[in-house]
Amino acid sequence: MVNSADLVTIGISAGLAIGILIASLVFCGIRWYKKHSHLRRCANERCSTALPIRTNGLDASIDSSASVSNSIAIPGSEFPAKDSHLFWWSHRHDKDQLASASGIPRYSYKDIQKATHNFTTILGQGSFGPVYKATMATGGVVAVKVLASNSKQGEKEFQTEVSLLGRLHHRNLVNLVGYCVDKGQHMLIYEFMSNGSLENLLYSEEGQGLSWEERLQIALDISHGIEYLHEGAVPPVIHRDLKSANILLDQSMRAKVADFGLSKEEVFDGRNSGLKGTYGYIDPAYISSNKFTMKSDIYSFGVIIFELITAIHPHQNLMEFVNLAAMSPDGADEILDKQLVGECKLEEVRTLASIGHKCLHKTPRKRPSIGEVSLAIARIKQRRFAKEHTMSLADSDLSRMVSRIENQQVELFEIASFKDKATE
Ligand SMILES: Nc1ncnc2c1ncn2[C@@H]1O[C@H](COP(=O)(O)OP(=O)(O)OP(=O)(O)O)[C@@H](O)[C@H]1O
Repeated sequence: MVNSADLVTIGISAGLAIGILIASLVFCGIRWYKKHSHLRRCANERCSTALPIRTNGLDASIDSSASVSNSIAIPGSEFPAKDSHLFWWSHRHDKDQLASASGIPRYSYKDIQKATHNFTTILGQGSFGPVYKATMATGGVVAVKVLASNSKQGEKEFQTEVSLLGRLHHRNLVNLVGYCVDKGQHMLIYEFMSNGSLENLLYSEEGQGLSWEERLQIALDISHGIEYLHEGAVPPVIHRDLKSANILLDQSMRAKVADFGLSKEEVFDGRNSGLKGTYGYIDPAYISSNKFTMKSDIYSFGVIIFELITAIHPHQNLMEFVNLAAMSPDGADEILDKQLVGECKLEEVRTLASIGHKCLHKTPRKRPSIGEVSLAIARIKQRRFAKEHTMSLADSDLSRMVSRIENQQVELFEIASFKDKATE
């Protein structure tokens, strides 16, 4: 028989068990609710920061949902591949680092100071300030552009570039992988381009001398980078300062366009003109109209095309050589870089030069669009491939014929020796 004391004990135990069960259900419910509402909030925030980027069928690696998926790929980058900057971001998250509105990770001054061995690894000096090579804690190698602290212009450009670059990624653009605003300093962190600038490769003593194939590929890479800016990005981006110093090359000698989103106050031309861009590359139509359009970028690209053909810097009267070349259909042969003489097909040089001349047309609207330029350069490569293919086909036909004749000769020889034996 169960006495009343036992009943009370059972009642209390059962009550306690039920109470514990209810409490844990309530606790789990609250946790579940909090977690889901946090995820919903994050998703909403991410949606609102992801701008639409039209890819136009271009070979762009941008993902408009990049900040959601954390999977932006920067092909050909020397930056750890799978992860890009967001890999760092996830690793630094616990350190209370902030991502900008565009999802670009932000680093502290201390991080950069360490990565650049206290700013001793200088790569060069640009008009915005020095650029340093940096090895980050994760092992990724990057280039850090420190904006001069006395530059008011730099501050504005900094804001422009961080928000713009967060949305622009392409294999032929030097991608922004981070930034730093700390201790009164502004820094932009880019993927590292180990082969330096096209200007350096074309004109400096240590430049190893680019082959024609490399130059053609570089021209195509640049045009694809600009094509993405002009025709892939929404809204379209005009570079405004295309020049060989702003074309950087990675470890595989693939070219990428740098410094887009940065603008300059004035050009050094002996007077304070208020024009933006770099002397030698500026569209003359822009100088007279003060209107900068995509066709002004096309003009600057035309100048770069002739730099690739001639290895003559625009500051060394390149345009005089270009005008000389324009006088006859084979005029480009006369201005060809000496290093390339006998090392390339003149027909290809002439075709590239004629594309360059079209880009330099004095009437902007008569210049081709960047899409047309890309197609025309790609065709030079396709034609060569088609020719090589037909030649190798012809070669294999010939070798098949030769081996057939050789076989027939062997057979005839055997018949003859058989006959000889029979008559003996
Ligand atoms: N991502 C990078 N990887 C490797 N080197 C770089 C990178 N960015 C810039 N550099 C190097 O740093 C130097 C300065 O570059 P920066 O872009 O600041 O100036 P610039 O383009 O030469 O001149 P300007 O600022 O007048 O356009 C150059 O020698 C350039 O090759």
